[in-house]
Amino acid sequence: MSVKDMPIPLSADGLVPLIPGVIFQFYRSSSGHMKFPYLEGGGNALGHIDRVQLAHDAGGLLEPLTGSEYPRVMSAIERSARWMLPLTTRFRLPTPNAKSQWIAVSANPAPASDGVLWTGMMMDITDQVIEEQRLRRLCDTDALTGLPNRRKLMKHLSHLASLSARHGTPLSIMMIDIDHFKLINDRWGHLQGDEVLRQLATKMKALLRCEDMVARLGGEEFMVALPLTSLQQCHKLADQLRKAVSQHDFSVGTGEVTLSIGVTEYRCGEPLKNLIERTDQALYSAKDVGRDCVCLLS
Ligand SMILES: Nc1nc2c(ncn2[C@@H]2O[C@H](COP(=O)(O)OP(=O)(O)OP(=O)(O)O)[C@@H](O)[C@H]2O)c(=O)[nH]1
Repeated sequence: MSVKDMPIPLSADGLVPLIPGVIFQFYRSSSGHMKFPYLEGGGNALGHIDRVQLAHDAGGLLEPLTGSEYPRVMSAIERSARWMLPLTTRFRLPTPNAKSQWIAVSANPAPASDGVLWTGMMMDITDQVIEEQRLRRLCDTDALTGLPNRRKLMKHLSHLASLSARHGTPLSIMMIDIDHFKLINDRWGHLQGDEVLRQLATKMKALLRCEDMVARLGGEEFMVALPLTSLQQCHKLADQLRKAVSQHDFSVGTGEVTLSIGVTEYRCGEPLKNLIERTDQALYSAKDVGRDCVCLLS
């Protein structure tokens, strides 16, 4: 059918059921009661929600929100009402088939009798959110080992450092470098070198606690962020890790893969750049004193 042959709806009412989303009016009274006096449209958004019920009480849409979704949406509504600013948010809506649906909301508030009335639209953006999550995972992951990469580690470390500064809890880091990795590549080939990196990543994750983040910084260099861990504890753990690796056969012969490890503890308020530089120095000291050892910088 060509565009000119398509039936033209006579009014906006005819168009509404055809749009891939819902348009709505949402009302909140000064006592806090919420409802959708108008809610129409097509697409997947709110497909499983009883729209007739929503006309009397918005609970059918808001109450199923779980975790941090409910307070986040409620505070977006509150902010919009207080400052008469557009309401723009997204939320994850559980569905009966155990999958979640992501809904984007955009609405303009206006004062109404004894409350606020928003007029806007909601759309199902689940596919878009899944794609965003996939891209974020790709951006944060080292493709060879599947470990978090430098970017992800630095974000995480900055979060851990602020928690450590706020609560006065210890935070330590290890910088780990494989000794003479070039020789392993030269002797066994680059693909086997890759396999060593993969196996080492698995081994380190198995030996450390799940709250410790092991990341690949690049090449044969790794870093571990250990929250709630003092310098002495971290030193002990690093030495256990070093020993376990030196006694393991990574398919290139036992004792062929050894690690040099530098260890430091975060000083409250210190810029992360300093912390990394100090850990780097500790690692260089470990290389200097002969490799296959742990050096700490207090
Ligand atoms: N197989 C493999 N090798 C890599 C990868 N990234 C870096 N390398 C190699 O790692 C080697 C690192 O060599 P160097 O920086 O000289 O360090 P090293 O031989 O480990 O010596 P020290 O660190 O001084 O003990 C180089 O040969 C790089 O080509 C990778 O993804 N896979």
